[in-house]
Amino acid sequence: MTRPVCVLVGAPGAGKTTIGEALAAELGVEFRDTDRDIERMAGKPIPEIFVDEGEAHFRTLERAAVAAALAGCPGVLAVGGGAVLAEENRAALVGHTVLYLSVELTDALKRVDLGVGRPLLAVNPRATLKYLLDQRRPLYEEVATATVVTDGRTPAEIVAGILPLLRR
Ligand SMILES: Nc1ncnc2c1ncn2[C@@H]1O[C@H](COP(=O)(O)OP(=O)(O)OP(=O)(O)O)[C@@H](O)[C@H]1O
Ligand SMILES: O=C(O)C1=C[C@@H](O)[C@@H](O)[C@H](O)C1
Ligand SMILES: [Mg+2]
Repeated sequence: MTRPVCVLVGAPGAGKTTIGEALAAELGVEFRDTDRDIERMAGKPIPEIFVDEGEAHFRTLERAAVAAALAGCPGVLAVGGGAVLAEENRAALVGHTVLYLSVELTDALKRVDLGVGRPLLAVNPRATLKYLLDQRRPLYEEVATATVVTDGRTPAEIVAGILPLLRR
């Protein structure tokens, strides 16, 4: 069993993929993203999984992907924005170094590009994103061992802020 150096959680647009890739490069370790694992497993992009099989099926694939990645990723792991909704995933994160990349509505909206490629944000991205942020903030805080504010900060600044958290 190989544990991740850290696990990144946060809402769509928080920068999990962007920061995860940059952080992994800085540390010289692999980067893994459960969204990509699911797409590989399913053989199609996430929006197509939502359309063809529905969100419940996606969440089933996601629980399997989170469990597999937590046991087999020696690097930086990003989990999907909605992974914390499942009690099973929250329980699986206990004991790991979990960084909550926090973002508020204004910056998140700028980053998600009107929801393109994000099935949950396809209709009315502003209202949906506000709902998701309000619903999930307590769940991200519950699983996190540290919170990293991303609003108004560049990816390089965020990575520089994370490095000391990992040296403890
Ligand atoms: N700190 C930042 N400042 C400005 N732009 C950013 C920042 N972090 C990420 N971005 C940009 O925001 C967009 C979304 O970032 P990213 O895909 O990394 O988010 P995510 O958390 O992985 O989202 P999802 O949950 O949908 O996978 C990308 O275009 C990225 O370049
Ligand atoms: O916020 C969410 O529920 C999601 C976020 C993405 O990372 C993907 O996991 C998928 O689009 C669902
Ligand atoms: Mg991502």
